[in-house]
Amino acid sequence: MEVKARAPGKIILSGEHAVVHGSTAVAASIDLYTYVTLRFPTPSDDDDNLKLQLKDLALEFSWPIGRIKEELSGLGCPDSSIATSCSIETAKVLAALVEEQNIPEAKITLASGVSAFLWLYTSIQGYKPATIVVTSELPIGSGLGSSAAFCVALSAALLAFSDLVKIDLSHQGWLMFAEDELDLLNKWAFEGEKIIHGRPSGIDNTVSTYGNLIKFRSGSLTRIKSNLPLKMLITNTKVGRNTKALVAGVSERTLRHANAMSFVFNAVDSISEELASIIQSPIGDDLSVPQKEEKIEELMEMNQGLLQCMGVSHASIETVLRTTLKYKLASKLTGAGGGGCVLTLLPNLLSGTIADRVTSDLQSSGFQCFTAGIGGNGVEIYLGGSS
Ligand SMILES: Nc1ncnc2c1ncn2[C@@H]1O[C@H](COP(=O)(O)OP(=O)(O)O)[C@@H](O)[C@H]1O
Ligand SMILES: C[C@@](O)(CCOP(=O)(O)O)CC(=O)O
Ligand SMILES: [Mg+2]
Repeated sequence: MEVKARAPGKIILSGEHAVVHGSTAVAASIDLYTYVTLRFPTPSDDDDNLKLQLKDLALEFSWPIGRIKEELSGLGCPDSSIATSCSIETAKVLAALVEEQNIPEAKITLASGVSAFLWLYTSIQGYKPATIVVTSELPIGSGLGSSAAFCVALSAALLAFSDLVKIDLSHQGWLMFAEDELDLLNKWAFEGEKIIHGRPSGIDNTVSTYGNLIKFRSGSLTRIKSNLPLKMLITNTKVGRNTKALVAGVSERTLRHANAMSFVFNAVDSISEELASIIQSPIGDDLSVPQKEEKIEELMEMNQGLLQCMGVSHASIETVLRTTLKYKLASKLTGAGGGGCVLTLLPNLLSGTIADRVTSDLQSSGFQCFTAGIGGNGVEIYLGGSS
């Protein structure tokens, strides 16, 4: 018995960080995925372990399932039909189970991801031995939502083999969940994100679950339809950072300067609302595509300025901004900042030569550039065989 799930990463067009404090943000899925395969052993395998293989990272973790049960079963019995938060007590037990696996120091940030895995697995599947294999096209810790894609793909694979979802076993190819199933899956993925991020807004798991383009505020989403073909250059500064620490830093600044920061968050809210309305405005209205793009560029620059106010820019991000400005192109960071990825709008009429020149200029500074399809499907599963 085997199921494979894939969940997309995301870009945030406007509103990261401020969305944690109640402002509106706009995000889109991208066609780079995290894949999770779940397989239960057959009796002849004679395997009583829960195994997690992180293929890209060449890491494998394994626990005798009886040991996990021994440690966790005294702490309550989670109900997979209701996404439940991991208690502080349980988090400590999970952290100890992860610590035993001796993750190499250089990869220690993965520990929170492995804890999230243990929480989601035991909450949804209980104490069954299984092998879970993870691969990803997303750079980890770069602002493209790898943590959320991991939690969403994992929740999808786990729920696919539960009584909570109905799956058409005769279906060929990638398969979507029903709307109410997606709602439960998204809630579970959010619980995983909480273990990794500390205080996530929920935007990343939501866009990875439902796909497309969304406007998100205080936990609720509005699907939006873009009438503007958006092309973004994504530049990975390759400067590593950790979302949890950056989100905590913004919260600390908010405690120190509550009044000033509330104006910053309100300004971001207005920027996101305006951005969403431009993207959705009908083709052939008062503004031409280039005029709309100019407005979007200005909003991106304003949002970037406010992200600097929040203290989440970085010297490498500033280098990308200066480089793209030489070509009159606007950029902003995406995700938590502090390094990671930067978005640059590539206007529809931009010549291929300029796009090539800005790309090679960025690459000569050691950055990695790529484009990705924006606004595709959210999480999907594939049953049986390879895909
Ligand atoms: N494929 C994966 N396997 C295991 N853990 C992962 C994977 N992808 C992400 N994670 C977890 O998410 C963390 C990175 O999340 P985060 O700092 O939010 O950055 P981002 O979501 O922008 O990539 C990793 O340190 C790890 O704990
Ligand atoms: C900074 C934030 O707005 C987005 C974080 O995205 P990422 O983990 O850097 O991909 C946090 C959140 O909304 O939960
Ligand atoms: Mg993340």
